[in-house]
Amino acid sequence: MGMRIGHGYDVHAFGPGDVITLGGVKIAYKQGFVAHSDGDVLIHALCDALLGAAGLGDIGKHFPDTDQSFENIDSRILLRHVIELLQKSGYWVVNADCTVVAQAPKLAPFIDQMRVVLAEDLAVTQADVNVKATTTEKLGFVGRKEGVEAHAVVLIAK
Ligand SMILES: Nc1ccn([C@@H]2O[C@H](COP(=O)(O)O)[C@@H](O)[C@H]2O)c(=O)n1
Ligand SMILES: C[C@@]1(CO)OP(=O)(O)OP(=O)(O)OC[C@H]1O
Repeated sequence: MGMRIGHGYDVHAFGPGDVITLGGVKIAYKQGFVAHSDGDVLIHALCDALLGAAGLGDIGKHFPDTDQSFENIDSRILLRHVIELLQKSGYWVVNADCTVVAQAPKLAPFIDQMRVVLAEDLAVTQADVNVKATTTEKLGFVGRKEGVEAHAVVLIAK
């Protein structure tokens, strides 16, 4: 069995709005994300990890932010497309581990919902998708609540 590992990282700044989408879950907040898509930084990191593991480049290569068709797009559509690309290459996802770095809002109440959503799109069980949250103890741009970053590591096999 051929196994490959991939890593993804993304950042989105807070901006106008009253809801953020993370891991496909809509969370009421005093701001939104600045992005061409829905700004789901967690799903973007996951897409990059999956594409990286398969040697297929990155999210910007497959879904350029100059393409109007991706404007305000639900990032779950992008994730499912990435999974289809991997499946065409004979890969399936073994597991994924993700970290959202956010000073606010408090994400713990939403983590289980994110795992349900992501497991569905990745075609794995919830036990195979872990999502963690951490602050930066008020340090840096995350600590100043200017934006959110996400990291993802995935293992794929064929
Ligand atoms: N946006 C966040 C950040 C963190 N959490 C939870 O709080 C725990 C402690 O975070 P520290 O940064 O102080 O280590 C963390 O383990 C998460 O469970 C959160 O819910 N939302
Ligand atoms: C998702 C895409 C495409 O809508 O746009 P953004 O939402 O701006 O996200 P980013 O992670 O900066 O880059 C990938 C993009 O091409």
